[in-house]
Amino acid sequence: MDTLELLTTRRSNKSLRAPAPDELQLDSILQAASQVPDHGNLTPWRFIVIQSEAGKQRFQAALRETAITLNMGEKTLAKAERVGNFAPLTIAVIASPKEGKPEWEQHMSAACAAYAIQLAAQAQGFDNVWITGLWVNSPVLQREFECGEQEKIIGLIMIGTADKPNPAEPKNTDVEAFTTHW
Ligand SMILES: Cc1cc2nc3c(=O)[nH]c(=O)nc-3n(C[C@H](O)[C@H](O)[C@H](O)COP(=O)(O)O)c2cc1C
Repeated sequence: MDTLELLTTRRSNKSLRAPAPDELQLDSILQAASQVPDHGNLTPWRFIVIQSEAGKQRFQAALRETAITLNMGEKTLAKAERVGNFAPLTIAVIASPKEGKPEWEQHMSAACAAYAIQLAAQAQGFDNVWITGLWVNSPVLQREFECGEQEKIIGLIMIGTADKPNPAEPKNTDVEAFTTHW
């Protein structure tokens, strides 16, 4: 798939299974994530790659603990189980602002990194979805990811092989609806 086709047809998919990207493919994904625009070269992001059995269990336990300790009820507990089993690979993207440039700019760089992860996964044939939900504000996940005060979990990028072909069509958005030409 050429680059423009990737950019103009990308869609998310929540129906994911193994296999996940292998080590080489994962390395390309993380390389792509680290090439995004970054004012001042501050590297204002960190990634937690969750792919080992132990890692997935730890992730699932943190989601479960979030639902239980915050008293979120049975429905959220069931959701925690689903999210924990969602994909064979999860990359948590943490915005990690440094001194030197406005925080909002650094958050946007981190968001670009998250999107680059999606694109690089898709380019290698892996479907994916960016989720946040209530999980990104979970003190339990923040503790497990060792987030500092300035840091913010901005996304859980779930990656795998499409379980079902993605039914979503390209959007063919009417770009003129939000574009002004000068
Ligand atoms: C910052 C951010 C957070 C998101 N959080 C969620 C989420 O928690 N749950 C969800 O179902 N979709 C979430 N989405 C939306 C999906 O990732 C996806 O973009 C959406 O379902 C539309 O599909 P598309 O990417 O194929 O257009 C989020 C997107 C962004 C950019």
